[in-house]
Amino acid sequence: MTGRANLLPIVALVRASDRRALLRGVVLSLTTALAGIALLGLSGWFIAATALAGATVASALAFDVFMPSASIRLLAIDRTASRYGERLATHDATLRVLAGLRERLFRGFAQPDAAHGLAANPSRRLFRLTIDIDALDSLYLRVIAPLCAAVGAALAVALALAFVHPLLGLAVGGALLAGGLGIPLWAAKRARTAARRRGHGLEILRSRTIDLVRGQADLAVANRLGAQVRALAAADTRVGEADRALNRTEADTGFGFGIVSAALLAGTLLAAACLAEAQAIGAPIAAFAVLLVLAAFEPFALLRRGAIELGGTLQAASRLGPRLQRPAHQNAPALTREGFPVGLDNVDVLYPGAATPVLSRISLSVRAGERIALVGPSGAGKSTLLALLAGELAATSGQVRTSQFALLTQRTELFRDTLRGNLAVARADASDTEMLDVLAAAGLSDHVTALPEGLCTMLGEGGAGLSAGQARRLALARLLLRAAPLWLLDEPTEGLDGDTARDLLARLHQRAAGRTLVIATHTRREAALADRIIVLRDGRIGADLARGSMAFDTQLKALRPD
Ligand SMILES: Nc1ncnc2c1ncn2[C@@H]1O[C@H](COP(=O)(O)OP(=O)(O)OP(=O)(O)O)[C@@H](O)[C@H]1O
Repeated sequence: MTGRANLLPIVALVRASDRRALLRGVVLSLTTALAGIALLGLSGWFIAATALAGATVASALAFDVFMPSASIRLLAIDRTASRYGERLATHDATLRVLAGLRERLFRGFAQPDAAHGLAANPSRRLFRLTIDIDALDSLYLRVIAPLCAAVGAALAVALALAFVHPLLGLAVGGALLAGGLGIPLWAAKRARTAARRRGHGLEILRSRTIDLVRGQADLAVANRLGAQVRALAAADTRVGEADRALNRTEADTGFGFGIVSAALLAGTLLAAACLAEAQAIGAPIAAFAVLLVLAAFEPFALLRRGAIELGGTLQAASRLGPRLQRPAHQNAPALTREGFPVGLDNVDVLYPGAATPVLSRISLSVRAGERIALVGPSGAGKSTLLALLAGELAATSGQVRTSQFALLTQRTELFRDTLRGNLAVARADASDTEMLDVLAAAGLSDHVTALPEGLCTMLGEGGAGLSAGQARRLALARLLLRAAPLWLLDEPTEGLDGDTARDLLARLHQRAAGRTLVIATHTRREAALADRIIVLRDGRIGADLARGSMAFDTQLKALRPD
């Protein structure tokens, strides 16, 4: 899809948002431009007419000073008021469009495939998203609104001058549109590559900065700190070069506007002089025409920034446009069969870009209340299977059915928020009593009650301020807070010391009564909770072993001891 075609969904989004607000912004921009032009034209006429009227006492007495001077005052007030209103209206409309865009995009990222893509490369993708959304604010504010105002004002000036002389109106209108649109088009073309380079460079600069800050200890130990700083400086240089190229284009554009404006003024001056000499018009009208043209070119100059940024705007559109065209719900879950909260029928999963499926021909039914341990070597597809059941990943073929579930992943996300805020992620309306109850069940209440601020204690980014064991207990408390009949657990006690792990598992076991469990695990202590062990090998079900069988015990013994 081309940049321009990608712009269509963005333009559709702009049009679909509050149209009246958008129109109000355009009308106010046009009013500001027309008031400024009329103010200058009328002032020129007034000064010339007053000078001529002052030539004799009779004409001075007959000359009406009040009306034109009152009109000039009125136009000045109107211009100030409409400029103020225009700023409010256009920015308000832009913020509304961007809010709608953000919402659509974030909803899009909640789709399984998109969420996985984001998780695989979060900082780069999020920076790209921020840069792209920022780039799109230019579309209405610096392209659409000023373009409508400038073209509308040019047509109005051409019409006004056509009353002076039709040829003058036609020539000025043509020259205004050709020069006023030609220069921004030239600028947009020339700035396109640099604008794209700048966006790309910023993205790299920011993600390298994050890598440097996050990984400085490892980089220092590996003696790579200097290399990372140099890589960062190189990215900064590239952004600086792109900035310089854009500034040069902006300066050249300003120069171009100056030249065309001066030429237009000279041409109009000449035409007005000829018409005055032929006595087709008087000096006040000649002054009116010249100053009108001088002011009429100004609104086009406001397109300068929009034109320079157009490359970045089109690039943003080409990346965000296709996302906006996707249907909102691609993977609506299929209904589960009565008494079977999990059902997989002949399911295949292929990661984008992978040659072979990570899961193939998986069929599995789990009865309500049953506890399943998914085991198998690293890379066999256990986490992928859980992600599939959780709807985080779409099946390439086959059918997946899961009832309402709660998921405990290998690395539960904890947020820079209070303990209460972190628990409320599971259930927003949970009371403090319910939260303290699940914290007690997860073995964290002693720690929380010892904290001076209790549930109001702030955690740092990623749950900083808690030990690994405490963070895991908080994740378990969050799981317990959700009244889901199915629990999907991915190595729930991985990385914990034996005592903490056993304590956590005992608590989990106690609270899991009546629930269905699917646990991906490598350890004997976790698999010992299960009624059935499913062995995954190379993305296929290698064995399905029921408790009580010899094979079950053998498999359990083969797992990693505590
Ligand atoms: N987002 C992804 N994109 C591409 N390939 C992936 C992605 N996630 C996992 N894989 C690949 O899929 C295969 C299965 O990975 P998965 O994490 O499901 O294995 P696992 O059995 O849970 O491993 P472990 O026991 O180490 O957690 C691996 O070969 C892995 O490289």
